[in-house]
Amino acid sequence: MQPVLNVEDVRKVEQDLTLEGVSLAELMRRAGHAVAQEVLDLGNLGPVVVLCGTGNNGGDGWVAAELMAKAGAQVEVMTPVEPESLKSPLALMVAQSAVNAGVPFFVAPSRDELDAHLAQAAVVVDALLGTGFHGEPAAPFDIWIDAVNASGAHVVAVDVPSGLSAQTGHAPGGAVFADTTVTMICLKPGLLSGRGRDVCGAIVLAPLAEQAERLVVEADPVAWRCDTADYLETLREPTADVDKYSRGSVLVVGGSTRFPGAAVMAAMAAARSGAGYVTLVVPDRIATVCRTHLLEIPVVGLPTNEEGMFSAGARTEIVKMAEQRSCVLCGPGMGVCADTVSVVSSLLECDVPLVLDADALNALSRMTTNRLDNFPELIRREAPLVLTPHRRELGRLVGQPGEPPSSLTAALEAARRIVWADGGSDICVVAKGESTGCVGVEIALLPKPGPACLATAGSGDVLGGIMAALLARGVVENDVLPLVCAFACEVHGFAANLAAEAHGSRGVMASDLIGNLGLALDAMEEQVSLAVAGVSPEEGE
Ligand SMILES: NC(=O)C1=CN([C@@H]2O[C@H](COP(=O)(O)OP(=O)(O)OC[C@H]3O[C@@H](n4cnc5c(N)ncnc54)[C@H](O)[C@@H]3O)[C@@H](O)[C@H]2O)[C@@H](O)CC1
Ligand SMILES: Nc1ncnc2c1ncn2[C@@H]1O[C@H](COP(=O)(O)OP(=O)(O)O)[C@@H](O)[C@H]1O
Ligand SMILES: [K+]
Repeated sequence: MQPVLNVEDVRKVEQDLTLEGVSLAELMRRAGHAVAQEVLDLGNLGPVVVLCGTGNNGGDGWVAAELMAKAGAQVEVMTPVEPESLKSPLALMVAQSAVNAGVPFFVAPSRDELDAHLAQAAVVVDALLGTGFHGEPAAPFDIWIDAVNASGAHVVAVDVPSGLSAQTGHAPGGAVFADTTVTMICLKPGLLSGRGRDVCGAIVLAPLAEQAERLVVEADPVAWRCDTADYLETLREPTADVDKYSRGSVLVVGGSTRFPGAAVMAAMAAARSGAGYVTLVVPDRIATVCRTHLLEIPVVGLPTNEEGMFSAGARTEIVKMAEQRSCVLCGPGMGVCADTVSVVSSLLECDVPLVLDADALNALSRMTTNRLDNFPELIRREAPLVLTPHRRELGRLVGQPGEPPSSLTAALEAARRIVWADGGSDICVVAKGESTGCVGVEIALLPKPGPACLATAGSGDVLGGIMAALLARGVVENDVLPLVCAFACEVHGFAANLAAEAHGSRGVMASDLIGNLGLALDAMEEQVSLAVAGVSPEEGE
């Protein structure tokens, strides 16, 4: 697992490092060295153009330029201001050192001049804006960013691609598209979320100091990015000594006359994810249509109200069935009305692992007038509880109905409000989005995000089914619950990649994921075993 720190905490680590005897100047030297090494490792270089901004990110660039020049590379620096007028004392010092060492530089080039230099470049080092960047890139950096992206050169970004917020992952004015980002000290959330997923390229971590790892952990990471090997704990010993019930029985509660398909897909996804016995319970008015789609899965129809959702009469029977299952998933396509709200509140009182998705979450919002974090007793229970809100659902749960969390870290914070209000229970909030955080009481995990084709109606229903099947396999302790949820997200993403191979990167529909879930599970398990054994997936082929 790799710790991810908020940018303000990275600054704190930087200060802590100075207290432990590693000066800022030394950190900058090492940062520049890491970047230079990355470029030199590309081998057989043509000209390298280093674009330096006016802050310490630019300072890293000047250091790298001097080191590369000393190693024999043909290097030149582009700077918006004369090196001697840099305001950051550190950047000033390293820029002067590079100039004294004879590194050629060009001040305030026009777009045409810049384009001409970049056209000759084999590699561009982007040291314009780092963690000190906020807002939109102002002139001339907006123009320089365009020029880099138009150049076709191989781009190595220093710490963060310029224009991208290392904190939020937003890049409202455009950002450099890097092939590689050499990031200092630790991962930052903006690199892993929002536009960061598109523009960072391969992320190379430069810890800069041997104390960094300890200090980063002490600085209380906002989340941890999962490595494949971490999922070892979620794997089950393969055994033939099973029956359909011991493989896990799942009850899916959902559907309405408006949305029968969501519940059908969730049930199929649970079955394809290894649950031995799945039952679907829906309002009786849609039971027949559900049965025509489900050969293996029994469909139980319960009384329907005038709105085409479960009526009050369904509640007792649902609870009776729930108590006999190893996991219950409630919400897909269910609709929200007084009757379905009462179904959700009764299921919360059942002593069975429970996944609440979609309209079950909207029911929770309704029960708590959008402030679930003020009603922790509602979700305090013995058995595990997983909530799988997308950002809008999450906003509705924590008092921001019209204003969903706008970044990964905002989503993690919202999820934490729920989890921490609850306190000690087995709870995990899976805050879904283009990057997803699985937030438990002790830890927030970031599974590797799936492809963008997951952004399609119904893909959340499929994820709900996977979650339920994995929880149904048996006891999941509090401390591994977020890991199991993260594993479910990666299986979901893996299945989406397989579906994209068959249907194209834009053609995937949620139902296409389902048939790939079994293969995705097998492949993920194999990758975990290989990673634990220290074999890369390519070597394993
Ligand atoms: N975190 C660390 O431990 C280390 C950080 N270092 C480097 O220092 C960087 C941070 O340095 P700084 O805090 O000086 O910040 P930056 O160099 O990232 O940016 C600050 C400069 O950019 C300008 N700026 C900010 N927003 C702008 C916008 N929208 N348009 C145009 N200009 C804008 C500011 O006026 C200032 O001149 C890191 O990204 C990293 O590259 C390394 O030198 C060494 C270690
Ligand atoms: N751009 C994206 N890249 C990767 N995964 C995404 C992206 N957008 C959404 N997802 C994932 O797709 C799923 C969508 O779930 P959800 O919004 O609940 O869909 P629905 O309600 O239509 O079923 C989530 O698992 C989410 O993390
Ligand atoms: K940069």
